Amino acid sequence: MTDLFNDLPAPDVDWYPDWLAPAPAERMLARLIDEVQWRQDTMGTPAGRVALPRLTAWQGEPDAVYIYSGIRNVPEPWTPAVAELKAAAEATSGARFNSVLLNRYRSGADSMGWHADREPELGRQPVIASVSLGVARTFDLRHNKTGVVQSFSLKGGSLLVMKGDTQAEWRHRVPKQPRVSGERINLTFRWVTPRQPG
Ligand SMILES: O=C(O)CCC(=O)C(=O)O
Ligand SMILES: [Fe+2]
Repeated sequence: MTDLFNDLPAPDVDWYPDWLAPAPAERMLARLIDEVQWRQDTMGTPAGRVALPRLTAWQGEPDAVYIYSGIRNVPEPWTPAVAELKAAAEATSGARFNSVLLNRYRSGADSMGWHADREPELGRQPVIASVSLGVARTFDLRHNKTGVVQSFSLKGGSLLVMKGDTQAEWRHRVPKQPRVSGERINLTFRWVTPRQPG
């Protein structure tokens, strides 16, 4: 989207900084740490396989299969706290979700590099609801064509809904912040088009 008056590009997002009150957000963080089966995944690099700088989990409907780096990922079933957040994110965004990627940043040393969520199974203009719990971390969105960066402080209890051309026209990241010691969990709820068998 382009603003008529300053013609700086702006991402198509809805921002709810105080989506959850502090006490429920704290309880939700503790429940997720406890109930989710957190995994230490690796990624292939020219130098071999290296650990991702964060823990991850993938939950959703059994048919929400995600092909990632040639691997067919079947989600784990919804756990109770995640299912509650999914229902709340659907109510606020007006969209439906059949899967969620969970990322657990153990400290400011954990991070996620520049990327867009534009796998074919997400469709052309995906609605992605991003729920944050725990310490605030910087979230940068960078416009592909102009390099314009818009930064958010994704604090605990906030919801950022990305939609429209946000994935097509922007990349995003969670940079390392060495002075941050606390933990953060982020959930990105998505709709994955179920694959036809074969
Ligand atoms: O942790 C975040 O805020 C971003 C997570 C993200 O970009 C993703 O799961 O694709
Ligand atoms: Fe992402």
